[in-house]
Amino acid sequence: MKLALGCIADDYTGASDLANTLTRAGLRTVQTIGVPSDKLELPDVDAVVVSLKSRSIEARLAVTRSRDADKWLRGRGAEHVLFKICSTFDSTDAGNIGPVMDALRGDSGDKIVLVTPAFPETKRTVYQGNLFVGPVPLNESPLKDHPLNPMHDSNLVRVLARQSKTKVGLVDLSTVVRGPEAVRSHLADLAAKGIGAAIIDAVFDLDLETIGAVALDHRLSVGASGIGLGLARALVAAGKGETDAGRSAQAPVGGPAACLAGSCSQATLQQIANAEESMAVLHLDPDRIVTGQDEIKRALAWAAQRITEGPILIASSSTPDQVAALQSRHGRDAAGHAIEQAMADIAEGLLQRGVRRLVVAGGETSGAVVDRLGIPGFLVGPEIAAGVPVLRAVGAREGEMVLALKSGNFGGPRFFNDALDLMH
Ligand SMILES: Nc1ncnc2c1ncn2[C@@H]1O[C@H](COP(=O)(O)OP(=O)(O)O)[C@@H](O)[C@H]1O
Ligand SMILES: O=C(O)[C@@H](O)C(=O)COP(=O)(O)O
Repeated sequence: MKLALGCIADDYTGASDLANTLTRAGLRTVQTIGVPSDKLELPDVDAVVVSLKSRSIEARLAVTRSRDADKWLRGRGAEHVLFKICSTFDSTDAGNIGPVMDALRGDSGDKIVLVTPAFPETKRTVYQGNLFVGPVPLNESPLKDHPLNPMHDSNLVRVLARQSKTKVGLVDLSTVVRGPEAVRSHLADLAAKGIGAAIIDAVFDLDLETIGAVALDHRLSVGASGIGLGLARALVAAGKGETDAGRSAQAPVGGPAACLAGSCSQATLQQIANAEESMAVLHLDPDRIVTGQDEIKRALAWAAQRITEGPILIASSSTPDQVAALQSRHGRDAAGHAIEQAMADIAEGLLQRGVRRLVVAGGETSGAVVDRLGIPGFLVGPEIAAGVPVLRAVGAREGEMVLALKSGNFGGPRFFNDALDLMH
């Protein structure tokens, strides 16, 4: 197996979003959890997305893990590696996008790296280096209230420069629309000035096709699913990939279904409210979780009484005011970590009670759950919503299982029902 494309994703929902995009664009793709062990049997694929949980950890660790993944992918023939970050550029001034980019660029030998979180299908666009989420700049979007990575600056040239050791430049839309040669020549000018990374504007998929074609001249790029789409289209145009990528027949798994929500995004809060109309919903008490009281036992007892009757949803999600209040009582990291681990405990308990169809909302939450369940990888199934596919576990202890790992911000208002409708 010689990979046409290697990818390193900084969280698990982001990885499944990218795996979905690559599959739909025609690359046979598998998502692995961490660097796969030699024991994991991988099908014949064009792309591997190695999922890390490195978005909100110490920068030094994120760098080491990303470099290990890069080495593994290069060892399988990947000439180009995409470092997949969030389409809302989730990070802090300490990292981890800049430090990981710097390290991977050093290893790749590239003079300059293209960076764009644009993903027009989910309304993330970049203009003059500023990231827009729908109609508003990033710093006016709900991401300003993210529990772990609140985003207060929409100018990505500035944001990345604060995290990176290299100088950061801009390739603006007026250059992108003039096509690949114009972008190449602008990049050469930036590189000659010692600029090692360039935020590149993109508003439409066509812009990403230009970017993908140019990115393939290099060994590394950084971005969200949009640049993944551009890279995949360029690779397919060059004769890589299969026309039936993602169409493998899959037998139904059946059995009880459950949803877990740890995301506090506006989209997820709305989706939970809508789910209350059609399934049993338990709202966890975050304070009781963080102070170590028996909230997990209570949740599992509640679930056991209902799980054979139909799908259930268990949520820790709260509004921004409630999140801020909890964090001021217990600290941001301690609160986040305790709730993630509680979700993982609950997921484990649900599997012991027979659940084999599991939806998880929230990137960090999904990471904690998938790690606990010890699932080594996923094949990509049908798309539930932009950026969210049905995933079929490969090599799971429990055997056949389907999951959906939803980025907090993704999915329509009835996402939980939409997911379960496709998870048989
Ligand atoms: N009620 C709550 N108060 C504070 N933090 C919470 C609460 N519920 C969940 N969290 C934490 O908020 C973070 C949400 O991040 P994540 O799961 O990545 O969601 P998203 O995909 O929206 O970014 C996690 O660390 C989670 O444990
Ligand atoms: O690029 C995106 O927006 C997603 O793929 C993603 O990374 C989402 O992260 P979470 O919101 O933390 O799930």
